Amino acid sequence: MSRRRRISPKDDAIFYIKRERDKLGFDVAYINAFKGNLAWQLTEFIMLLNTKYMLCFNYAGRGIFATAPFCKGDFLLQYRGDLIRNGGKYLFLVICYQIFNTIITITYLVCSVDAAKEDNTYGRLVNDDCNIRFCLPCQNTMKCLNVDGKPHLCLFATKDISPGEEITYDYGPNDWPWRCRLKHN
Ligand SMILES: C[S@@+](CC[C@H](N)C(=O)[O-])C[C@H]1O[C@@H](n2cnc3c(N)ncnc32)[C@H](O)[C@@H]1O
Repeated sequence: MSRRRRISPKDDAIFYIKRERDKLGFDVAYINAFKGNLAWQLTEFIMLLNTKYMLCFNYAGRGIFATAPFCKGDFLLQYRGDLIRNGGKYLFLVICYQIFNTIITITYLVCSVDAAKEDNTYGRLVNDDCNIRFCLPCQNTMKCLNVDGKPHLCLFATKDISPGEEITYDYGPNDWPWRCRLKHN
């Protein structure tokens, strides 16, 4: 039986957080230009100017795919990056749930994880789940784990995943430009 079967998904996540590496069972692949072409970035740029975000021209239409089976509840990947307080792209606002333990946790309460750097980690390349547009259940869920007083964003499976499936999660309720395009097609 594999190691991930013997320990809880949370402990599995902590194992990889502490070793600062991705677990096996994933691969990156180019999908299509829609998931990151220049024209699309320009559309985003106009939108993001309004929201005072910075633009990064480093999208390449990639996505993350399972190369092994995963079970509902399994820890999948960490959205790794720098903890910052100002806006940026490839950025995930941390809502830290475990706020009651330590002062250190509270100082991290309102911050973001900035994954702008191309660092060969997979969590930062996971695309938005468009299923919500079609009222289908979302594939995975991002949770904040507090490890050694710091927040860590970890993706957990909300259903069984087969090899070959794209790993996605719901980016949140914003009207992301690619969702508008799907809605109007
Ligand atoms: C965190 S990156 C995901 C990885 C990105 N696809 C890449 O190749 O670098 C987020 C960006 O990917 C694109 N993206 C994410 N989900 C998408 C989707 N469902 N449809 C189209 N583009 C998507 C958008 O350009 C978004 O700003």
